[in-house]
Amino acid sequence: MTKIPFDIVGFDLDGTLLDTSADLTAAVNHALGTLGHGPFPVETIRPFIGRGARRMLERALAVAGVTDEALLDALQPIMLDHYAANIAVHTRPYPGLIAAMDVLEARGVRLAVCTNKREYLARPLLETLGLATRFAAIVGGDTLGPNRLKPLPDLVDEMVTRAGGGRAIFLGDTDNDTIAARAAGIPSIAVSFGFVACTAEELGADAGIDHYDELVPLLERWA
Ligand SMILES: O=C(O)COP(=O)(O)O
Ligand SMILES: [Mg+2]
Repeated sequence: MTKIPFDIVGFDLDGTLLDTSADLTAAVNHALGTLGHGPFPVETIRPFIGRGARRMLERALAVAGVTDEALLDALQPIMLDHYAANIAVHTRPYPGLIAAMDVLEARGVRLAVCTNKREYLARPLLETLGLATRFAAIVGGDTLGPNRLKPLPDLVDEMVTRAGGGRAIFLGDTDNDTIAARAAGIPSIAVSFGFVACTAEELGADAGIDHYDELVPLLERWA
């Protein structure tokens, strides 16, 4: 059996492990609805996901023609409360993910999550889908306090440490993920099925996959 040359395979959450776009869009629309705006289709909100919930809401508000910091502050908890209460209505793992996780685990690779989604939301979401216990570490946007989000390397470093250290690689769907991985000194793989329409090359990733079936063979080939 070909060896997988990594101790840890880390995953971004939104747009990488799980398609969260419909439930996040519903939460944004709930918040905008209190102002009489929207609802927006998922296609409008999807590219705004990945730089934290606040940034997603800010960009949605901008589309609605609203640029008001105080309003953004007021709407954020309304959006997050709605999201917390409806966190896995439509959210599902991407095709092939569970099978790929099964193989990696069987080969002794530790799995981990590093997301800009707040940990207090990421953890129950992964628990609801029965996945939380499969990760050696789950770190999120509130794990290290404010202003430590990807693309800074801090959360990726924390994920590697909490997952027990060793040689790691990180999968993500945005340049946020590839920049953070590079800054943390580890290689990255871009998934093409996530929330931005960019190639792996455009995202600055070391490689790309179009489906989780490609992950294990890619890791086996890794130099
Ligand atoms: O921005 C978010 O809330 C989540 O983003 P991520 O899981 O893609 O890091
Ligand atoms: Mg993402």
